[in-house]
Amino acid sequence: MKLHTLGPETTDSYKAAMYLREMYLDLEDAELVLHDSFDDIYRKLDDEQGDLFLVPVAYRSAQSNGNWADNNLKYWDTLKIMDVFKLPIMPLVLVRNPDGKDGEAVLHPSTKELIKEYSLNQGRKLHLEFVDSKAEALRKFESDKYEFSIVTKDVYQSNCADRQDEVLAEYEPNMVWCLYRIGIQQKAV
Ligand SMILES: O=C(O)C(=O)C[C@]1(C(=O)O)C=C[C@@H](O)C=C1
Repeated sequence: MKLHTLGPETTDSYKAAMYLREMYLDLEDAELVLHDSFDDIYRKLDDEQGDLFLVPVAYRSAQSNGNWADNNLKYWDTLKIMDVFKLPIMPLVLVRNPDGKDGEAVLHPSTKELIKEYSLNQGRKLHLEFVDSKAEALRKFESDKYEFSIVTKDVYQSNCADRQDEVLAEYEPNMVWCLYRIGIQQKAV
């Protein structure tokens, strides 16, 4: 059986999938399929019938207005909720590169409220560029074209030890995760 979620292996989604495999003995042998975006999984539901799909309720698309709440209704007859559970995401950090392009921020759309809070407190107007995962946000931030990003603390520390960024804030949110079984779409009459 396949279990679809967001990759690469540094994402919270990957970590949540590993947690699930430990929790459910019958998922131990599930084949994990990591996608570049959740949008990719939603787009290919027809090809994924019978498989499992793990997504955080915080999901928001970087490519459209898609989000977990809307998609849960939109795909009501295809996506069957098998389980919901809580599992904290890995601590996040808001980082600032003083040499980056003034006011440019690259981040996952699920974390936008955190940077909005910072920009309001600082009275600064920022330009937000959204990407499909925090892993991608870090890759782009490392190019030095951005002043801000919100990334996973551990991944940042192991990849960016020799950078001169400022760490402006740290966050430790909890998260609700939703496990779906992908069913056969009933055609509306
Ligand atoms: O980027 C990741 O690491 C993810 O697993 C995605 C995701 C999300 O889609 O909401 C998961 C939890 C966090 O809220 C931010 C990003």
